[in-house]
Amino acid sequence: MSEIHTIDQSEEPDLTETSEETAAVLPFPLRKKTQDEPTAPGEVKPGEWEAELPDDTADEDDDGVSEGDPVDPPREKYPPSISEWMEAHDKARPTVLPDWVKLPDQRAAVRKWAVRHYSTMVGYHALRLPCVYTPKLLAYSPRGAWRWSTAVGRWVSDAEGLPVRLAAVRAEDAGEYLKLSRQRDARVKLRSVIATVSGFVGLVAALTLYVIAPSWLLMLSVAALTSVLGFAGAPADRPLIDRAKVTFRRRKLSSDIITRAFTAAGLTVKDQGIAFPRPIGRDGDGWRVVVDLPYGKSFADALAKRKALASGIDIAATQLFLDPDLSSERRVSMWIADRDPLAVPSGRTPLLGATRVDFWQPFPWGVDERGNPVMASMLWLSLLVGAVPRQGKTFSARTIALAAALDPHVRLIVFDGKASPDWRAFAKVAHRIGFGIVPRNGVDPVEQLVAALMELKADVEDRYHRLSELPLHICPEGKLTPEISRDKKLNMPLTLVVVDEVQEYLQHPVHGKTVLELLVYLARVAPAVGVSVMNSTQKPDDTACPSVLRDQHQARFSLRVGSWQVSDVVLGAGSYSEGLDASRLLKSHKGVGLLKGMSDEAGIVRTYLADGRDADSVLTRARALREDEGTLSGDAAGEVAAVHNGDAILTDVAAVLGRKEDKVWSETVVDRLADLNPDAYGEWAALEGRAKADQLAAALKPYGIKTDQVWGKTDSGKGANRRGIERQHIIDAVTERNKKRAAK
Ligand SMILES: Nc1ncnc2c1ncn2[C@@H]1O[C@H](COP(=O)(O)OP(=O)(O)OP(=O)(O)O)[C@@H](O)[C@H]1O
Repeated sequence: MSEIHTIDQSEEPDLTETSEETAAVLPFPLRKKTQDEPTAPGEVKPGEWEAELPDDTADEDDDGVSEGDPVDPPREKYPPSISEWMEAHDKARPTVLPDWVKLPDQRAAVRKWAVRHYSTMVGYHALRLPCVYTPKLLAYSPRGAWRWSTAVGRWVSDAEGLPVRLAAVRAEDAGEYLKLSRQRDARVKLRSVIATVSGFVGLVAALTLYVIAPSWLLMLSVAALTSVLGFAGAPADRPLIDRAKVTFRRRKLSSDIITRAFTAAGLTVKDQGIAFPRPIGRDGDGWRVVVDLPYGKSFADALAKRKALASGIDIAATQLFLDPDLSSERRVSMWIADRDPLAVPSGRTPLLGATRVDFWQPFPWGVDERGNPVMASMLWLSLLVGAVPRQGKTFSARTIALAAALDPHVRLIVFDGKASPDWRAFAKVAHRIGFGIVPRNGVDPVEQLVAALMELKADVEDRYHRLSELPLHICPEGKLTPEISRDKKLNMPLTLVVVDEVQEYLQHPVHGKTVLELLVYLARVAPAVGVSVMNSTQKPDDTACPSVLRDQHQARFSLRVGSWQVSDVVLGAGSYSEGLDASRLLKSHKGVGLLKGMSDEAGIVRTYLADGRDADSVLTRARALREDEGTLSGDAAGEVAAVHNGDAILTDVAAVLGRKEDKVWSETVVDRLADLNPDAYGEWAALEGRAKADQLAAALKPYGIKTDQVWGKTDSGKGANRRGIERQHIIDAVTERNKKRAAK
């Protein structure tokens, strides 16, 4: 990341007073005006110092340069110093060895490319040898034999001399004809002898081979002869051997191609061109090109024309990566991949082979577009993961949680708003775990989440107090350390809170607000004491996942989203102008996303894959590890969290109210309660209409909730006024109760 230094005007040195030592620290060489120099009105007075700027145009008049003179001074006016001269020659000197020979990563890339290229070629031809080339050779060999024997016949009979002899006949030149005939007879005689002897030798060799040679030699000879005849008989327009159609295209890039692309994209004009501050060279599985745009054009302009540039280079847009260069706004660094690197799966997670992980250290999460490993760290931060469905949001978040699971000293709290099978196996290790938002078997998972987050909030506050009270030799900087976090007596383990599909909880009609407040608090305050929050959502918009929560996440990971605006919502405003746009990812880019805020560099991560079976095997190992270390706790250890049964009715009524139902008839609520928990509410549902309402009113009275007349529609569609409850009353009562619990 770059630091932008702003200069405080008030801190500028007072140049009018100083005349000696300060010159050494100023950015420009200073020169004192001599007394005899003419001083124009308003100019610096004699004795003052002025900065001699490198841009000579400021001193045009002084230097005698008049209007209309060329802007660039002629070279001979400013002879280069020896150091300039040497620097220019240093730049111009070609290197003895090309870069790819000297740099280990480029050497490795070339080696990889060569292996891939030649193994593909060999495989291609090896497959075609028996099923394409051999039948073709066999088919063409009779024609080859015919062509060969006619060629021999023409040679023996000196057929090439025939046109000349015929010309002598037509010219009735008897002398010439006799000379040519004699020459032909001599040739034919000699060639006939050679042909007969060769034929005889050939026949004897063939018979000898047939009689005494081992069968492999015979076969080899027949194959060789057939191949030769097959080649001779092959039609000239149809080559016998196909060219290997290698699936990847590797173009040699040249400055002409790049200039063409920039011109076609309208980023420069034909005569202006672009500058190449560095030679085009290989970089991993692609090309690195650095260009300087014409003055006035910026990186943002190039970014906006990315597709046009890709078209100009004649590659897919997914192969083109543009990075800004901090040295100049008009400098653009391009990486042009040989093929779409994001469609290449990064492979299975190395966690499968890991016996344990130290969550204090970065752990492998994936690779970037060039195949370099990307390490993740959840220390001191919260992470937001966003994407459209089925892009790998859960899998990528789960790989992080798996790393946490393999550190037996990390406490895991896992809630999945969708109740999918993806997180079930975490029950083996998770301190608190819950699935979905619908109560089952008398347990409301949303209540569970609220309870877990409250427990955590209390823990976080407690950690702040205790860390500041710990003796200096244990806690020298007032911060959590690996030793403190692993000390079971201190009970401050690193904690990872995972809330997948967080929007389901945030939109809960009753608990949504409480969940939001708790998550905002934890995402903002908890990372500093070792409690990291990882929320993922497929709906990052303000309604489903308000910005007050999103903004608390220091790190963001966006897999494919629908538009650059949504990408900015996940990654943070301004990400698009930095070149980060997750809407450019394709459907085929599963598990691939843009990561921002986890380290100084933002970029692409192709996350490693851990499917359900892999996750299960890692978690089985993680549980065994925790059992050995004695760190299994909470739900995974079978410790039942404090259950608040006293106000079950409040929880249950909250659970049966729909998201958009402001007022619901008491009878309807009782029927729904009976569906939710027939044992507890079955008898209420059996009561007649008015009695049902009375029963509910009596049950809710201790919480200050009254039932009122509520307008609604019966099943037949008619309007009616009956007793009912307002959702807001229930929300207020639940919030009040939660506050009391938290205070306790
Ligand atoms: N790193 C990866 N490499 C290859 N394929 C992956 C990777 N991550 C996920 N996938 C594939 O993408 C599919 C969808 O992944 P996942 O369930 O994580 O998506 P999701 O965004 O959470 O979807 P939903 O929102 O429906 O839960 C997986 O079944 C898997 O086949």
